[in-house]
Amino acid sequence: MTDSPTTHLRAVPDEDVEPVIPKMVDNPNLPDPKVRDEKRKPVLAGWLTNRRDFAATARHAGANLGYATLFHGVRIPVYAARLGIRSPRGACRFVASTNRWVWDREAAPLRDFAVRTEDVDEYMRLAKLRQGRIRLRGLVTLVAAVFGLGFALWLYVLAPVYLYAFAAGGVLLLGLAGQQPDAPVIGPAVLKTELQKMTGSIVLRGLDSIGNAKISAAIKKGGDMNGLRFTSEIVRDGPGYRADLDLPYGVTPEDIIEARKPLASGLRRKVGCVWPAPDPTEHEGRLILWVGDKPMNETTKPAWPLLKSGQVDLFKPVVFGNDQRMRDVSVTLMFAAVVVGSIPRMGKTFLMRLLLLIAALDPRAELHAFDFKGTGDFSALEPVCHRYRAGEEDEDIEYVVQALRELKDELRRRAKVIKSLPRSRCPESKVTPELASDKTLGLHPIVVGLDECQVPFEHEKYGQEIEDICTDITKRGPALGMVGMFGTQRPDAKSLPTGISANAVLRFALKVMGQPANDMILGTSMYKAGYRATMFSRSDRGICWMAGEGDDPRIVASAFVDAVAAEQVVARARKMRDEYGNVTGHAIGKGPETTAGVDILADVLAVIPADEDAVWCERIAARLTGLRPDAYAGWKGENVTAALKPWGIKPGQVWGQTDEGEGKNRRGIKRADITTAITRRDADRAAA
Ligand SMILES: Nc1ncnc2c1ncn2[C@@H]1O[C@H](COP(=O)(O)OP(=O)(O)OP(=O)(O)O)[C@@H](O)[C@H]1O
Repeated sequence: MTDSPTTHLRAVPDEDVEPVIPKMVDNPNLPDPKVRDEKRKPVLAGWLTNRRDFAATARHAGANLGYATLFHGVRIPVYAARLGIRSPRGACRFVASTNRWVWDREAAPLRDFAVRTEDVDEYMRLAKLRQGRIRLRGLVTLVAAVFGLGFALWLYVLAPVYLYAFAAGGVLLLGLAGQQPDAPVIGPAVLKTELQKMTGSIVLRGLDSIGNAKISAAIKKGGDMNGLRFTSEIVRDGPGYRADLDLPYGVTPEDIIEARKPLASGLRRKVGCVWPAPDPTEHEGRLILWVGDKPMNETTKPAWPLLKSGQVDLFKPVVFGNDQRMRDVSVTLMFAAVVVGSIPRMGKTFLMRLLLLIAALDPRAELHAFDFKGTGDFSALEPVCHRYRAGEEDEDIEYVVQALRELKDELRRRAKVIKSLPRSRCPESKVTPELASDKTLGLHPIVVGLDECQVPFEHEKYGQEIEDICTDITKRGPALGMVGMFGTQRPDAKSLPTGISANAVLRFALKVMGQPANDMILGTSMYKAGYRATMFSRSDRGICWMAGEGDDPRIVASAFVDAVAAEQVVARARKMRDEYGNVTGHAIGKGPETTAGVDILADVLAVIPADEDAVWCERIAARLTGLRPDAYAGWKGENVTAALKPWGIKPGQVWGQTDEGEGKNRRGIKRADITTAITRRDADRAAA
């Protein structure tokens, strides 16, 4: 009979197998690595050594002091009246306690005890002591009363005003003594809500509550707890607490980051306060848990350091925001293409404008700002823009296409210039700070910002061309000194073509609604890796995940610079540019090449004869069409308004007569405004 298959699979009898001799793996002679990592604790507390923290602490204390002074200052009459009312009770208390003191009442229980226990010796000793005390205290009281009375009489005779002042002071003091302990006359001006101090057990409670089996098991075991241990004591770090700990074997900081909400619940804090992060200088199991006193969006951000002063070198990192601990966070715009995305109203445009302001503060940089929302969010930048447009009408798109075509040619020219340079000047075939500063080469930084970039990308006629040029700017631009910035409130494949989303270097994700949008902005698998812009709440405006600067993405609260502040920064930037000699294009009233042949100001002036003070816009449009049908065919009144807007010319109500001879008020342009704009433009051009 043949063996059944199971026979072949039968287990080998034990006697056929060599017994397994356990090997010792821990060799007692294994040498020690002799590497010791020592970390010195700072001599002084962090806020004492950091200028900004020190200033913030001093400012906070000063502001509280000032407020308290004002608060109590206005209440002085009320306090005085209340203390006056309480002074009789205070006087009674004073007399009663002086009486107790003079007659040594505090030792009465001891004397009673000696009487009750019939301890004669002790009683005699206490009685003697009392006698001496009463004599001394009585004398002190008598002397004080006599001198007090004498002093009062002396004051009454020589300086009665002082007597009243002393009396008033005495009444107030008696009033203080007469206060009820639960109803003090002078209360605190600043009410402080005490936050719970972070302790080790609170941290462990928080970690235990995230539902990670390894962590919970480790905490249950106690002791060294499967590798779970605090590596240093919990300290104050900026406006919050910091705990450094090793997680149980196999658990990574990402596991904790994913569970921020339950962790916050376990710590009894708002989720915006709780920021777990890995420690890039340590192993993969090290967690830095930073717990802020307030959520990030409620913490007062330091002012943007470049708001009032300072110049930018786009090749170097520039501060643009703060992390959770309110430490500065910088961004390096050169050699990058930038993508900014979020749902509407989260601060995308503000962030793009901030980045454009940074570029404006480098006087070498050429700025192209296009706002397709059309609300003029970038209008503060007009005085420093080489190309600027706000709007999504066909004429706006045509302007942008023309500007982008110029950039396409510029990319080609730059590539040739770089190719022609010797290796010694251009070792890495890319623009260097020195090359950018050499005006003869024309390799200065060019920064192009397109807000709501989905609008031009989806344009029927020019969409593909715009996308191709923008993709080229994203891919080749960084090496050739061109920075493309693309902002969208609809981060999908159509709004943000793959050529751009895949090649962008710097990525800023404000709040988004789902994984696809998150990964479209931050990069593939970022959501899975724990970098989730979905975790932001709607009040986290201006807060984003930033990827591309440093090894790992980080959370940044971008500096808040509103339109008014932006105008001030731009005024400073314009001054720098005037000095450097870089005010070009839109800033001096020049548009892209297509409109170069058409001088709208000159043409409008040509159709308003000197004897007419003002003409209706619709009439100007009709006359322009007659003047140059090829350039102005189909123009209406609003085209005239839009074309003159960049020159600061606004239409006003103008009285005129219709063709039927009826008198009417309609929107029109004054001839004087045109002549003024031409004079200003010519002066600017001459200066440039
Ligand atoms: N860094 C910031 N810090 C605090 N608040 C900010 C910040 N940036 C923007 N905000 C607030 O968020 C609001 C919306 O900003 P913004 O207009 O930039 O949003 P958006 O995402 O561009 O919206 P939309 O997509 O509708 O254009 C602003 O009015 C401003 O008050």
